[in-house]
Amino acid sequence: MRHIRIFDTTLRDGEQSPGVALSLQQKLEIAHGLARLNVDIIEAGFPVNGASEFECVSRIAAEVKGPVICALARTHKLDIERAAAALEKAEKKRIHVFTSASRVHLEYMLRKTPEEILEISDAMVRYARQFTDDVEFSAQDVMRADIDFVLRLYEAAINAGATTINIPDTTGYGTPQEYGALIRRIHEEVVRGRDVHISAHCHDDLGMATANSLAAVENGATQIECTINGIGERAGNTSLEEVVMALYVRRDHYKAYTQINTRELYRMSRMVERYTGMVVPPNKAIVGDNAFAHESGIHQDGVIKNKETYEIMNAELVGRQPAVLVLGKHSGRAAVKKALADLGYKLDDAQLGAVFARFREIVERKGPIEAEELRALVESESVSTPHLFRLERLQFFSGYGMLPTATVSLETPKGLVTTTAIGDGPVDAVYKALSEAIGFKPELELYRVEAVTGTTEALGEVTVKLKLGEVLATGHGVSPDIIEASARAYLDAANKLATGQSARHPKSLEEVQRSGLGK
Ligand SMILES: CC(=O)SCCNC(=O)CCNC(=O)[C@H](O)C(C)(C)COP(=O)(O)OP(=O)(O)OC[C@H]1O[C@@H](n2cnc3c(N)ncnc32)[C@H](O)[C@@H]1OP(=O)(O)O
Ligand SMILES: CC(C)C(=O)C(=O)O
Ligand SMILES: [Mg+2]
Repeated sequence: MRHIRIFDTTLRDGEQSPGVALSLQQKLEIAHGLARLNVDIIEAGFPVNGASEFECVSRIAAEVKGPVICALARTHKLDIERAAAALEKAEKKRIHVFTSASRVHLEYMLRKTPEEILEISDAMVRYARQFTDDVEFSAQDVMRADIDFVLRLYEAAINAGATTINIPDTTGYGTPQEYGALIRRIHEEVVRGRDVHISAHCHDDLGMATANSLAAVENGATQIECTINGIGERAGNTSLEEVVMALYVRRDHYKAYTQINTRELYRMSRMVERYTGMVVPPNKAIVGDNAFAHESGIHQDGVIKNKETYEIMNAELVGRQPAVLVLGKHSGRAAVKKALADLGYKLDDAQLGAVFARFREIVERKGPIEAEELRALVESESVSTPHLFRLERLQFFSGYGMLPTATVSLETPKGLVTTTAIGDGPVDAVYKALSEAIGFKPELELYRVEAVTGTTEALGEVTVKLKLGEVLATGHGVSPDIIEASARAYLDAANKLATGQSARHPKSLEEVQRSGLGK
């Protein structure tokens, strides 16, 4: 097994993400987090950029122990001197000197000939070696460069003292086959068994950064440059969590390992997301919200039976909570049954069928629900109470300066009954219409409404107590709409009164209607 060094450049290339500027405190916290993650090298910044960048690199160099601390420098003496000065207090320091390789960079950006670039690179690598014996050399845009020139440039850099040669696909242009083939040629024709690390530095413009970095490993690279969450210039860099977990999960294939403490990955991802303001998409591999979530019924059923059916790694391995089963539109009975069992409910098939029918109705209207909302649902009217009255339709009209009016249609033992009433508010109007439709008039002893999970998107849960003579019944109703939940709660209690399920004096519907009509 080969050791693949993880070179984290979140604080340098990652911070080059348009719009991102990290404070000294944030950079220090990220650097300490990277040390906990156990990365091999932290590229802390580009000191010639200015006083505050210089200060960040020096503080990281002085305070963060463990990884090699690296600073970037152009092929300019001043850049190298600023890098060396900023790294002065580091236990282990690396200067990363870079030039360019492609014709378009040389001709238009640097305005130098290939021969001049060779000469300057040789001189600047030698200069950097005067400050440290750990010097990395890069030539930007190798994938659009002339291959013979690339090989000569890296040969010159090694001869000048570079101990790591980094091969940047600066514009994310290469395919895995092409990038892998280039790394192989550099390995065989330039490094030729010398004690020099080959490093992959890939950008994600075509979404191939991770694939390209792994192709590099297959072809002789022993270092990967990457960032947390894959942030960086334009479409970003290779994502650290992706390459680390790919190397771990497919160690059978790559025959390589990193020394990353994978249980810190999720924490780091959240920290970088918070500080940079670059939101991680839900479907992002390893760290996205959905990376370990299952909503489809078939997947959920498989995962309940054996999670290996749809999971190639444990969420805990990357520092996350165990995989979750999202209760949504695509869920099946297995997931709902499992969620209910986790909540302590054991339902028979008929009860499960009733809960599942209401569950489907709700998730189609409102989207996924949480376990607590499922609990509210199961405790609501649908499950345990025999239904004499079932809500078929509900319409209400209310507003400031308006007369609250409600129309309800109930399925009753006498068939469909539709009634309309006016009330002091929409719930009052609904309750008057309901009592008209059920044929008796209980008193409302208690009315309570709550948002199950405390947000405006939560299911509304209504609890009522209805009293008919001496008999009390409690009802629960749940719905994304609190007026509907109120109607359901009322009917739940009314059904209990009418079917003798209430606390005292079981009565038949006829008795209830005879004794308690109140009209
Ligand atoms: C692919 C990468 O990620 S490369 C790193 C990119 N990162 C950054 O640029 C962030 C930090 N950059 C900075 O703070 C500034 O750009 C500085 C301090 C480096 C330079 O600032 P300025 O002097 O104002 O120059 P400016 O940014 O306008 O232009 C860049 C100059 O560097 C030169 N340059 C670019 N790359 C290199 C290199 N590898 N070696 C030598 N010179 C280089 C350019 O040719 C240009 O020179 P010119 O002004 O003579 O035309
Ligand atoms: C500085 C170099 C290594 C770079 O970031 C790139 O070429 O993408
Ligand atoms: Mg880069």
